[in-house]
Amino acid sequence: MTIISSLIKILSRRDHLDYVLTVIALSSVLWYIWLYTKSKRPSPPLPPGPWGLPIIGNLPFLKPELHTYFQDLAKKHGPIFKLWLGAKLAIVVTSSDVAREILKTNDVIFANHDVPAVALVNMYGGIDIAWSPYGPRWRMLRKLCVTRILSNARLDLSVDLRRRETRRTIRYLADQARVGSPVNLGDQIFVMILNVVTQMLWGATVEEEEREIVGAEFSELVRQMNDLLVEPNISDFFPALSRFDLQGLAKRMRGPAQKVDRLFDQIINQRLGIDKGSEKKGGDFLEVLLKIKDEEDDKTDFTMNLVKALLMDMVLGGTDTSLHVIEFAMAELFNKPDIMKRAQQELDEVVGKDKVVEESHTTKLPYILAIMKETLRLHTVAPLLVPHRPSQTTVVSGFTIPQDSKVFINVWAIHRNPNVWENPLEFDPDRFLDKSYDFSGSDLNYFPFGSGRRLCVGMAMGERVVLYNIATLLHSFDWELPQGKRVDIEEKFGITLKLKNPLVATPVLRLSDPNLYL
Ligand code: HEM
Repeated sequence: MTIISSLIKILSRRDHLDYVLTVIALSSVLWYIWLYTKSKRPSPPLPPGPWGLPIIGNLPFLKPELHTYFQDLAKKHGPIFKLWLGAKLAIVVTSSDVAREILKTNDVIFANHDVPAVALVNMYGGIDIAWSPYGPRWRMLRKLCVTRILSNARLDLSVDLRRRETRRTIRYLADQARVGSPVNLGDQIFVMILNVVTQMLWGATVEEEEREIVGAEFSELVRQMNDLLVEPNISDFFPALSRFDLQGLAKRMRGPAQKVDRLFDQIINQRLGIDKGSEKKGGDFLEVLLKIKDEEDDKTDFTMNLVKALLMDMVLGGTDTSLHVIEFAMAELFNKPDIMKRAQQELDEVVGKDKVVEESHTTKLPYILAIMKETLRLHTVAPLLVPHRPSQTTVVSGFTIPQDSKVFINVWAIHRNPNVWENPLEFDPDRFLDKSYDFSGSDLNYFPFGSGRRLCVGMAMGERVVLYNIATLLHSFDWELPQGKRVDIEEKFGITLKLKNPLVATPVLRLSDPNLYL
């Protein structure tokens, strides 16, 4: 009260009033000068990048093969550059140093994935692992997957489920070999891997005779969903418009998503019936997931939709990746008979020609492992990882990366850096024999499964499935190409990188005992 009354007193005297007004005016001017210089103080700029058009930015100039297009742009604009994809700012990283700053130094900030609008439709609103934001729920799901579903101990329990499907394909290929018929190996590998993955998910649940029908229906639905996921979508470029679904992609996704959901319901009901009614043995992922659901339901809201979203993650994350690695590896070996021979020699020494390959052999096959690593280097099947999304604005390599931008890490191009890899375009498994590179993502010159918090959760399963199946295909057969032909190893960009042309070859039996093909 005394302060206010003395102020009134001061202001009521004319000479003091002039003085006070001058002070206020001066301080205001100084305040504005300070604000102005502060706003002009150079905060780190956005990364450089090619010019774009108003509103649509660089969208009209994108090329379908994004990984090679980005590699070319990096030569001009440097290891970190920007593109405007409509209203969305994309940042593209093409060096291991910058990738390290993002995936190691600032990995918590960059631990979200950028979720495509249509993925919300087939992934139950994005509650699964791949699309969940980094936070307690993602951590809980990840821990459950790593410790209880995709752990080595759990994978050991499902060896027979995987073996059964691989042997079934070998039987079919042996029949073709006996009549000298060429096969579309890509198609065979696709069916084999889809069956291997779905076997592990619910193989002990679905009856033998139903399995083929469920498998065929499922593979068609997976293909439709993958096609929709890679279509350029206005909803992603202008998120404010996503609720209008201008191209109708979300609506189109609803069809296959609902069908898969019904298939899941059918399979889950079958499993619940089995548990109640019979003594039938389980061992598949579905059984574990339902057990976890029972335990976690009260604590963490582990709904049936979450069970289905996790099944979907494993089908979509585990099928295309593994099958394309096997396909690229076989294509490379068809063109390099000396490498194929060396691999077969290793198999003959470790397995012998009088037995079939078992998963347990794969830890003793360093050359086959080197073939897998080299395939993942040269034909990195997730060439741009899954785009990451920073949760806050961050400075990386002297540039500002705004919150919520879409960060592509061009690991495909990093794997072909001539300063790190000698003759980078050459397929040469020998470079991995010294074991200096593994799949853990600790070295940012080689990280085909990603690195940091979002490292692939199915890595152990991917490694087993790929090694076992490459080894089995090479051990069981020699492969003949049509006279004088070489395989055209052209890549096609998509959610996963795949071989552009069909992989056709004729299998020739290698093992003398016909019983080994039964
Ligand atoms: C050779 C086979 C595979 C390769 C090369 C591969 C590669 C990758 C890559 C690069 C990522 C993204 C990493 C990132 O965003 O930084 C990823 C994530 C993921 N992968 Fe794989 N993967 C393979 C097999 C599998 C398998 C077999 C499964 C499941 C059964 C699987 C499930 C997932 C899931 C759920 C994620 C998301 C993880 C998260 O967001 O936390 N992957 N994978």
